[in-house]
Amino acid sequence: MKYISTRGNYKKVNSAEAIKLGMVPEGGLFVPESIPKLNLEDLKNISKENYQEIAKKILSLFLTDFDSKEISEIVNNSYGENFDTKDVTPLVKIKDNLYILELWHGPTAAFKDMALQMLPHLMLKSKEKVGTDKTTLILVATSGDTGKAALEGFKDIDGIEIIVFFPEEGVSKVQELQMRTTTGINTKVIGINGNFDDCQTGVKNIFSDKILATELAKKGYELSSANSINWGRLLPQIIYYFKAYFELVNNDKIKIGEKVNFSVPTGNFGNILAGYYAKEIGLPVNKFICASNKNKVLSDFINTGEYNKNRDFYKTMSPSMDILISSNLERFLFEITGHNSEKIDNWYKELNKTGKFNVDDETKNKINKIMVAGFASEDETEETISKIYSETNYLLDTHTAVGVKVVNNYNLDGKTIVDSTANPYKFTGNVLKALTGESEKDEFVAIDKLNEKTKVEIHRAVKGLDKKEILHNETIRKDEMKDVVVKSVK
Ligand SMILES: N[C@@H](CCOP(=O)(O)O)C(=O)O
Repeated sequence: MKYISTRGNYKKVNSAEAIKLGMVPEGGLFVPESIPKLNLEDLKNISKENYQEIAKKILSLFLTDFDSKEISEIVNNSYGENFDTKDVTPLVKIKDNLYILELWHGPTAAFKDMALQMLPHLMLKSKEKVGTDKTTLILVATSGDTGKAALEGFKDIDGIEIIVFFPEEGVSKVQELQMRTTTGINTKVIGINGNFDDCQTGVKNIFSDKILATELAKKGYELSSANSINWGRLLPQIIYYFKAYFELVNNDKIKIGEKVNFSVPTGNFGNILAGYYAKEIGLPVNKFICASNKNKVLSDFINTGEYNKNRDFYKTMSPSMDILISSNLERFLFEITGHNSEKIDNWYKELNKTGKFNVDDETKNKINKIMVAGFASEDETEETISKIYSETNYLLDTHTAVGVKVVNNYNLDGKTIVDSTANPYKFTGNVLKALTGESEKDEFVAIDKLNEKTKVEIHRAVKGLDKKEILHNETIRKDEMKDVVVKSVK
């Protein structure tokens, strides 16, 4: 399996090279040249397997330059005691035809662990295969969840250093503390006076700075990414779509082959794209529901065909989705247009120039065949948390609530699985307010109050966080990001 650039501007590479590079140095993203297929018989054969075995099967389809022993080692090192349940991603029924896929049982309480507990292993093996002797400097832009998950995954790993940039005022208190208290001799966490898009654009500009790359190379460094622009971040996210589906089959909720829907709270478009790849491999999916918060650039795009980032940027109670430039949409459009890199190149040039682009009717119709989209306002998100708790006793976080709310806009055939992207204790103040109407200023008092009210166990990632030492307290302007990178290499 070879990987190609969405913009048609780079040579074909194997998966190890794509993962090591993170993104196409000339701009654009790596995608598999073709999507491997599994038929119903293949699905039946793996449906009874555990998470790890399903993971090995999916990885082996895409990492053809890795042998089965290497893949086994990577998977076994990624999903074990670091998850607090043997199921890895439990599926919980909350209503007739409505299921919650809990993706936050890893060390940092967000779905990002599903990939970032694996990416370090993939990265080390990829470096070995490509044969580089350089130190990898991983740059991460985060709106809250990726940052901590990447830090936790890469901390103290030999030959790798990591810098995380986050919007100083744009993440929850818990997310900020999770990052700022990270240990590890190779970690750096920097707050930016700006929003997530500033962080992500800054990182992408650094990646495409050829002069900087040469300077870094002289000092023995090369850059890579732990965001979902890296194929090694997306691939592990395909696995849980299969696992969730098989869970329904194995519990006699559906027959194998029956189609289900997935509702995905969406920001950078990586999670829903992983679902799309699962469908293309052969998972029986009826529709994906792309669920936005008040920053509804994606749901507007899917409904109108116009992507327009020229709009107000809102800080919401679901900060991980506060994004107006969604990186992985580019990969999706590349797939939907049948790998038309010319179209992609033009649309993204247009986006750079004017902040917007329009897709043609054929592309829009193709998107709408597999995807519907809607958004939840702040009030609707709160109401959903409160309603679901009072009706079912299930506690949603502010992102998952967006996914649940948007399901109700549609009357889709079949069962619907909502990706639960984070544990509610990462956003306690808002969750508590949704349940009780009380605005508790102190997040850690709020955590105790929520626990007292609901008896829902506090996630281990959050317990005692307020007692940990702050180890990273630097804040910079967005135009200083490159300086941080230059200074960080000795
Ligand atoms: N929601 C993300 C933003 C970055 O997304 P990624 O999937 O590209 O890493 C976050 O929590 O940081």
